This record gives sequence, structure tokens and C-alpha cells, in this order.
Amino acid sequence: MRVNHRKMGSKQLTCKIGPSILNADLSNLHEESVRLLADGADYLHLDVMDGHFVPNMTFGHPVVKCLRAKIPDVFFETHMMVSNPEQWITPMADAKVNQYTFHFEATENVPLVCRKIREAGMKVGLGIKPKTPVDVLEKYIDLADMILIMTVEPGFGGQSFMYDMMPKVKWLRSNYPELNIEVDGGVGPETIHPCAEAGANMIVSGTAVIKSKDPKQVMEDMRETVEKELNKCC
Ligand SMILES: O=C(CO)[C@@H](O)[C@H](O)COP(=O)(O)O
Ligand SMILES: [Fe+2]
Repeated sequence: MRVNHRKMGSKQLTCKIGPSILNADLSNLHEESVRLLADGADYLHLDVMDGHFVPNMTFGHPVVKCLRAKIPDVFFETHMMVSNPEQWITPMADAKVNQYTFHFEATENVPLVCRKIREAGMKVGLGIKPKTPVDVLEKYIDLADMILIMTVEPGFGGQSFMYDMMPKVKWLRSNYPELNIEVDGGVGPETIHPCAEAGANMIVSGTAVIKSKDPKQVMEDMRETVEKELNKCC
């Protein structure tokens, strides 16, 4: 299935805030997630790391499945920082994940992975690491529901936002007005402006939300900034 993101149709893009729980107290994953959702999160961005594609490990489908059992209705995106992303499609679909976001750099066969994700009933997210140029995505964009532009090297929360990734977001937004574009890494109240101006509408924020005394306010402020920009263009 192909989605034509180039045409300017009637689809109104909205801002979605998806906190990353990577730097939360993972022994309280359920409580932390419920708190973030009560504070206004639109979806949960679950960072899955395999210690191979990135030099860090987190959790996999068994944990996601347990969390899903306690939170049945919320949109779960798994950010798959794994080699061989094909391997975890079925288990993540079984865990009732809504969107499976994998990395361009992790596979030789992007179309095949996109197709298998869709066949398993999930939305397709396709991401690139900072050193990967955005134009490699051109022939795959219509196979995806969302493009992820990493604004740090994947692997760890709490890193500094890479401002020089914003031209990638701008290029995508100017060519694909209806595309969902996500930014991830070092995003918070201090760095949301360039993301919004460049055209990102899906905002992942870990440390800035989790470590804040007022996560609700942080998410509200980021949403307001993004919505202001989205409303400018239409
Ligand atoms: O995927 C990743 C890191 O690899 C992210 O989801 C970050 O973990 C977000 O955390 P902050 O950079 O906002 O602290
Ligand atoms: Fe992530």
C-alpha cells in the first residue's frame, strides 16, 4: 500500500506529543505512563534498543505486552533501535503496538519491512540517524505513515539537540505537506521552536518532560508552539 504524501489535500495535520519513557523510573513503567497520559500525552513513544544497532539496551515485546494489558486504548509507537527489524514485527503486533518505527540503516530491504509491518496490522514509521541524508528516504516515503528525523544519535536519552537536523525536516515538510514528521532527541521547551518552524508535528520528548516538575505545562507549551506553526500554513 502506498500513501501519497505529496499532494495537498484536505487532511489537517495535528500536533501529537509522545513522551519517551526511556529516562523514567522503569520499575514503575505503568504508573509513569498513566501519569504522562493524564498530563496530556497523545501517545507513548517506547524506545526499544537491542545493544547491537545502538550501544544500549532497554526492553522488548514482553514488557510492551504487559504495559498494553494495563493501558488498552492508547496509541503505542515502538521506536525500534534494533538490527534486523523484521524479526520483531509479529511479536510487537501481538503486543498490540499501533506503530512500528524502524531505522532505514538497519535493513537492506526497506520495502519488505514496510510491507510486513502493514500486513501485521500496524502503521509504518521510518527513521533516519543524524548522519543519514534525508533524500535516501524519497523512494520510500509513500510506503510509510510517518518519518522520524533523529535529532540525536540514537541510543541514549538526555543528549543535546542537533539543530543541524532541521533542514531535513524543512525539506520533508516543503515536499510532503501532509506527512507526519516526528523529531526525537533533546526536544523540549528550549528546542521546540526550531522543530515547529521546520514543520515537525509529532514531538517526542524524554528528559524535558520526565524530569520536569510540571510535565503537563511542558507538554502544553510544546503543543502550543507546534500548533501555532501548523495553523500558519493552512
Ligand atoms: O530514541 C531516543 C534515544 O535514542 C529518544 O526517544 C530519547 O530517549 C528521547 O529522550 P530525550 O533526548 O528527549 O531525553
Ligand atoms: Fe526514540
